[in-house]
Amino acid sequence: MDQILLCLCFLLAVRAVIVIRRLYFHPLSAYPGTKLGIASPTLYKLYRNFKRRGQFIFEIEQLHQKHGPIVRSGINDLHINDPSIYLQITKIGSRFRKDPKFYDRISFRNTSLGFLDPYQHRARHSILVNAAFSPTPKNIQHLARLVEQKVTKLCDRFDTWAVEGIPVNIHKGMKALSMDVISELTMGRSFGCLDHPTFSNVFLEQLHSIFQEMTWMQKILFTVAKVSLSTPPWMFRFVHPPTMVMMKELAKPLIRDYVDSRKGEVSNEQSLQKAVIIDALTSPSGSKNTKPLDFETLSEEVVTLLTAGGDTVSSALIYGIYHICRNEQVHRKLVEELLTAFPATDDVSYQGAHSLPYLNACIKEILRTGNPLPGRLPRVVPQEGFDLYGRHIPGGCVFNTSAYLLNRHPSIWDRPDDFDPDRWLKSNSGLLEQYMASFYRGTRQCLGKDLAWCELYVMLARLFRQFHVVIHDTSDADMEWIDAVLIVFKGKNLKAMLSRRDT
Ligand code: HEM
Repeated sequence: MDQILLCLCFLLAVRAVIVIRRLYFHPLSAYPGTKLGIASPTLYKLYRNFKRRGQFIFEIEQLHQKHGPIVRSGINDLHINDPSIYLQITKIGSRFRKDPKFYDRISFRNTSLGFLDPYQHRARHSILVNAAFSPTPKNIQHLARLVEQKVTKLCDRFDTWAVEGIPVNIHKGMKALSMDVISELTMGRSFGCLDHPTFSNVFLEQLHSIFQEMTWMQKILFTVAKVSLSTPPWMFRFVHPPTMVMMKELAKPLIRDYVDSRKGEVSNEQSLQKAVIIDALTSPSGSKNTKPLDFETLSEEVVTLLTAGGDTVSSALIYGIYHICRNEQVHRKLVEELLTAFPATDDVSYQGAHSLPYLNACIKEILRTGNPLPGRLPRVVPQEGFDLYGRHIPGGCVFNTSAYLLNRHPSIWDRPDDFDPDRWLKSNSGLLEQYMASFYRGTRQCLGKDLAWCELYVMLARLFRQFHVVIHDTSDADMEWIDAVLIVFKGKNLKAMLSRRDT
């Protein structure tokens, strides 16, 4: 008994020394922060995830309000809320890298999102840009045609409900739209969510449950997921169904079908130009520096693109439609602009929409305040360290920044919490753009930025041109969100009553 007691005392003493060292003798100990988070990150994570799911970002916000721009958010982590430091971390040539502790939990390592190594990342990035995400006018036109076709399909379905006077589930409509766009772009055929009676699809449902559960089970779940990679699909269904791995398994037969259907076709430069993303990733001529992807890695990249491209734009659209409708003046100005630019609904096009100043201002404000990826994106300080306000921070520490905070930083944004598109029509608006953190900046900025803009232009222009839109049975409380890496709205789905405009 005495020996057990002695052992316990010894363990407690060791633990106490570790905690004291972390709190008072660590290179970051000068910074104020979450004491429990630093003393015992595991306990703190459990508390956060069970009791305060998706609320960490708001706790960090409060810490910044109390202590200023730098707070300690973990043993080795600082959270930084200073736009000028954000510009330094993300500048071209920056040696800050993604933090594996975080990215290995939310992505597959050998993908555009998950790569840590800049050379591997550059090689994959250039294949994907050439295949589908290049910002050239020709490629944007190609994306626009796809988006216009899907938006027309969605609005035709909305029209049926408008005529019958039935409320429309805007939330589900937007999720279906972005998923059909990105699935068709990635795999050569869409999931058909827009044709489904309730705009659904097994993929969308999985995605939703993944992000519902992402926070509290994150660590365990991804460990299980990794182990499950070597187990047959039927088995990990029992271990834990809603994982990225599950998504990958769902995507595999579709990818396999597509790859098989292309077998025998000669892959040459010409066919590559027309091909979807899978073709580019499996083509031997995709890049000089890379081999065609094996089937597992291909599936992981496809799932990454489906996830990154499916949920983000739709959340921005849902948030945006709600806020435009809630703000009478904004709503009126936008509709006036659209009615002038497009005398008939069928005139709405990407080409016409992207040059409209007020629509542009609305989209920028949606992206600024709506932040589909609101939370921390951790980067590792390079080996040589970093000079933070005159204090040396050793290499290996982690800097976190969050779009939710940067996009509302009072030194840059006047009345930051207001939804005010007019701020983008003032003479200094060009200056503001560099501080927008919604798509991140630098070499690891969003790959699908132009596609996202395209969907936002065409969907908002078409919806508000074709219909009178009145929010139905949805409140501000429904639109509150939690940070589950992507945002998850807390309440009921956004609904609206739509009625046709006269012309
Ligand atoms: C409004 C819509 C969108 C927003 C706000 C958004 C935001 C972001 C942000 C903040 C990042 C950086 C993430 C990080 O550093 O960990 C990112 C990366 C990425 N996004 Fe988006 N995104 C959007 C739409 C899309 C779309 C439509 C796609 C299409 C496939 C996409 C694909 C990606 C990919 C592949 C990455 C990883 C890029 C890399 O690390 O090089 N995103 N996005």
